[in-house]
Amino acid sequence: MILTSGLQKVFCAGLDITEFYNPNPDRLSKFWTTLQDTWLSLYTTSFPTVSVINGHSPAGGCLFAMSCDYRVMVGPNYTIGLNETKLGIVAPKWFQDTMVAVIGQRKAEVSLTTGKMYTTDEALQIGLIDESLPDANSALKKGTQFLNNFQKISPWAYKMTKDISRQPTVQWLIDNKQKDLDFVIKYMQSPTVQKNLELYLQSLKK
Ligand SMILES: CC/C=C\C/C=C\C/C=C\CC/C=C/CC(=O)SCCNC(=O)CCNC(=O)[C@H](O)C(C)(C)COP(=O)(O)OP(=O)(O)OC[C@H]1O[C@@H](n2cnc3c(N)ncnc32)[C@H](O)[C@@H]1OP(=O)(O)O
Repeated sequence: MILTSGLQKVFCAGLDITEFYNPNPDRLSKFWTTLQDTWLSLYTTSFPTVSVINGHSPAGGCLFAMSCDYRVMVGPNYTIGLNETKLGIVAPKWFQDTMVAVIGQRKAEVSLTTGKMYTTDEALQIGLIDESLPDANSALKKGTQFLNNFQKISPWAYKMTKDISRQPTVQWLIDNKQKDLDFVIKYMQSPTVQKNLELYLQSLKK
């Protein structure tokens, strides 16, 4: 399965920030539960997955890219990263753990606390992506080549290996879905977080 975008320069702009701004708790609760379930499905799917990152990929976009088995990104002009601290919010534990699984504890901590958005070259250097390609067609071709490896791998062996590797993060979320949701609902209603989101949304307007 390949995750890519039909847009010209955005792979995924992350979660819709307007869902967090002046939120209705019931709506936010459904929104967040859907995100949790979607992520669990993607991260544990029995299909081999590749993200062909053909545009910018902040926050939730980076999470979805990191949740695939392999990342091919079009360079050099796009950026990727978990930039939540730049919005004055916090990447939840399972976002953070997904990043740790990809780039390791130290690089993830620096990346998360600074909210850094990496260029394609920087992302390749820290291992956030696996390959950089100059255009979308060659990136798609590379992604397809990666998937072809699995024609020779037992689906059972593939899935079991992935489950063992991803189990701690997956199990944490399954065991703590309500706690995670309560955290989001509580902090998203804080006046400080709301002010930060307001300023960030304003900064995006042209
Ligand atoms: C103490 C504890 C504190 C807090 C804890 C609380 C909670 C923790 C729990 C939850 C954390 C929540 C996690 C969220 C993860 C996320 O994904 S947040 C989203 C982060 N996304 C971004 O920062 C992306 C912002 N967008 C951009 O940088 C650019 O738009 C982008 C580079 C993607 C594309 O650039 P460009 O093509 O030039 O597009 P425009 O800038 O023209 O954008 C078009 C319009 O879209 C609006 N917009 C863009 N991105 C978003 C978005 N993610 N959500 C909502 N709206 C967005 C932008 O304002 C433009 O609007 P306009 O057309 O002008 O009205």
